[in-house]
Amino acid sequence: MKDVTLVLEDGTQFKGKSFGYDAPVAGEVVFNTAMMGYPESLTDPSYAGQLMTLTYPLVGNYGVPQFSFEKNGLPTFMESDRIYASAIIVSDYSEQYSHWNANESLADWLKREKVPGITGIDTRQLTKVLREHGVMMGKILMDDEPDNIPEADYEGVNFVDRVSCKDIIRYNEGAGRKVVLVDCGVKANIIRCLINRGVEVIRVPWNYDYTGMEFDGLFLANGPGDPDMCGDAVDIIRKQMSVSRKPICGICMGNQLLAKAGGASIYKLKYGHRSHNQPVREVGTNRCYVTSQNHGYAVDASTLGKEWRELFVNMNDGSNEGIRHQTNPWFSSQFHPEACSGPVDTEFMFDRFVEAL
Ligand SMILES: NC(=O)CC[C@H](N)C(=O)O
Repeated sequence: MKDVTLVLEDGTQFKGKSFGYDAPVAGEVVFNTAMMGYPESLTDPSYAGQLMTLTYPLVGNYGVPQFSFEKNGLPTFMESDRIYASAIIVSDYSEQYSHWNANESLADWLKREKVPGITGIDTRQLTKVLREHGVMMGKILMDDEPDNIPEADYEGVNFVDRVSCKDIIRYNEGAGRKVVLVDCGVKANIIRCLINRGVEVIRVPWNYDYTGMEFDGLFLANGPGDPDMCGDAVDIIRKQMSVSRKPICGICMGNQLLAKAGGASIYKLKYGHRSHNQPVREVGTNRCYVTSQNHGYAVDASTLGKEWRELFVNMNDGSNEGIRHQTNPWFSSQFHPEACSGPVDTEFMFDRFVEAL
């Protein structure tokens, strides 16, 4: 294991060891406080451009499942076709692994996909630094290659364009009601949740103009980076809302794009929400849900258009967790009702959408 140094934008340094692919890398350093789910998180396209820190100390002990694909092209156990996070930062990588579904070690997978992974980092201390300062850019440097300094940007980069599909992909063809799914970097479980409810899914690129297509409902997926980079998608949603009352549902980036189409603005959270236990209350009720989340930006609820209302709020910091239109069946969540990984308490969001079709 080679010696590495993690250097944050403010100069803070952490010494560690490389257990994945041996290469320097730069990106936005974020932290996730979930206790498991590294295969799903690493393959979640919303982590593109980010160095993912896990606060739970023991990582790797249940290995990695097989990277196989279903007949419809969706991965059986992962959330996309490859690792999208730029690196993983852990405290105590476990070389030993054991799980009924394990196929290889996390280290072997990272090496095969050429993704750095570092261990021996006090990830809880690192998280305290990020909570105090806010998320920062950072670099993982190989100590034996002092002149090999990687460069990367995060803000101002259109990551959605990099990860979205380039052509239309259809699932469950002929199933009946048709849902257009705007792929900003969609997690496979969103597609699985729709397919399981018996609808046909037409997955389109993030900037595709679907308004002339024949369909019954619109679904806006999750995706990486700054939603303000996705002006084309917002214009098309606005166009769709001006011609039809068809149901619209969004998740995470989808919540942000729907809010923008409704006139709201977005801001960057100090250190984001990335975990399996974000408490969310449904507005107008005392009902709370435990939710899975992965986002760095949020909707400024005070800027919502007059026809829009908050649907969910975060019980930790009061930030927006979803919106709804007052009269049309248009609603979205900032959290991930498809979970994967995380609690499945809010899967009813898919039921509400499919019932509205
Ligand atoms: N998972 C997502 O869709 C994330 C949305 C957006 N990239 C954010 O960080 O807020």
